[in-house]
Amino acid sequence: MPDAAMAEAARARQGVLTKPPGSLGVLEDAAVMLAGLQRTPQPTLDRVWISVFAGDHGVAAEGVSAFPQAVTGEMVRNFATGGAAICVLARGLGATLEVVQLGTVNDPGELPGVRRVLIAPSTANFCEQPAMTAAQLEAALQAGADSVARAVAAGAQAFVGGEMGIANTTAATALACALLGEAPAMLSGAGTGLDAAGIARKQTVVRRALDRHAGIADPAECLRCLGGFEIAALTGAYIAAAQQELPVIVDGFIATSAALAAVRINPGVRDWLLFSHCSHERGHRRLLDALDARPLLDLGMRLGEGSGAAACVPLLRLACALHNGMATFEQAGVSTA
Ligand SMILES: Cc1cc2ncn([C@H]3O[C@H](COP(=O)(O)O)[C@@H](O)[C@H]3O)c2cc1C
Ligand SMILES: O=C(O)c1cccnc1
Repeated sequence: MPDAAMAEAARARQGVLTKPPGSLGVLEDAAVMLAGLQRTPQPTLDRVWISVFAGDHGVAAEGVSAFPQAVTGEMVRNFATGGAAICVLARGLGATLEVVQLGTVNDPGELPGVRRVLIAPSTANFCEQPAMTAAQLEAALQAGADSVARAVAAGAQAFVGGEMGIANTTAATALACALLGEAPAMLSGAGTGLDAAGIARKQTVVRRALDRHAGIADPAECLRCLGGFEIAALTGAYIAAAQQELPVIVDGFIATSAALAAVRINPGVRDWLLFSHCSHERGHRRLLDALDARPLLDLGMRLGEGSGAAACVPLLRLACALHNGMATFEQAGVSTA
C-alpha cells in the first residue's frame, strides 16, 4: 500500500501553496500521488528507468498489421543504435534505457544494450492455439520482474515499460476483450495504420480468437492464451514494481492491456500505476475507464515503445518541482481567501 499519511500531508501542503487550492489541477494530484508512493514529502523523478520488451506474434500471419513482421527485429537493431523514438526520449530525459529481446522471427543477433531473454521466435497464432505455453508465460512474466529488479538496484524512482511487437495491438485487443467481456468492434483500432477494411479483418481475427478461447475467467490464463511475450513481460514488471514499491508510468493501449491483466491478477497493483496518456488507438479510453484511470496527456500519440510514458516525465518532474519549490501563503506573506 502507498503511504496514505504522506499523501494526505502532501495534499495539505498543496492547499497552502501560493495559488488557489486545486488550481494546478492534475499536476497537484500527480505530486500527491508520488509523495504517497515514494513515501516522502518531497517527491522527485530524477532517475527514470525504461525497459522496452520486444517479441513477435503468431497472429501476424492473419494480416492484422500495416507493417511486416520483420520490423520487430529490425526495430530491436534500431533501439540498439539509438535511432528509435524511445531512444531519443530516453536521452532527452537522462533516463536509463534497456531493451529486452524476448524473441523475434527476424533475429538481429547480439547487440550492445540489448538483453537477450529468448523465449521463442514468436508466440503461436492464438486463432488456432494458446499464444504461449505455461512455461513461456512464466518466462515472460519473470523477464519483466527481472527488469524491475535491475531498476530497483539502480535506484530508479519510476519504471516505464515499453513494447515492440508487430501485431501486438491485435493481441492487446483480444486480451482486453476477454478481460472486459467487450465486443471486438468496440476495441479494435488501426494500430500502425490499417484502413477500414484492415480494421474489419482485425475484428474478425479477434472474434475467432475469443471463440477459440471462450469461457476463460482466470486473467493469467487470458494472458497466456491471447497475450504476447512483451505484453506478459509488462504484466510481470507491473506486478513486481508494485511489490517492490516502485511507481509505474503506464504507456499506451498495449501497456494498458498489460496493466489491466496485472490488476486483475493482483488488484493491489493499481495503486502503483500512473497513467501517462490516452493513445489515439480506438480502445484505449475504454481500457483506461475500466481501470478508473485519468491519464495526464492526450497528444494523439499511437506509437508504443513507452513513448507516451516518457513524454509525460517532464510534466511529472514539473509537478514535483512545483510541489517542493513553491512558497506557502505564510512564507510569502500572501493573503489567503
Ligand atoms: C517502424 C515501427 C516502429 C514502432 N514502434 C512501435 N510500434 C508499435 O506498432 C506495433 C503495433 O501495431 P500493429 O498491431 O498495427 O502491428 C508495435 O510494435 C508497437 O509497439 C512500431 C511500429 C512500427 C511499424
Ligand atoms: O497506444 C499504443 O501503445 C499503440 C498504438 C498503436 C500502435 N502501437 C502502439
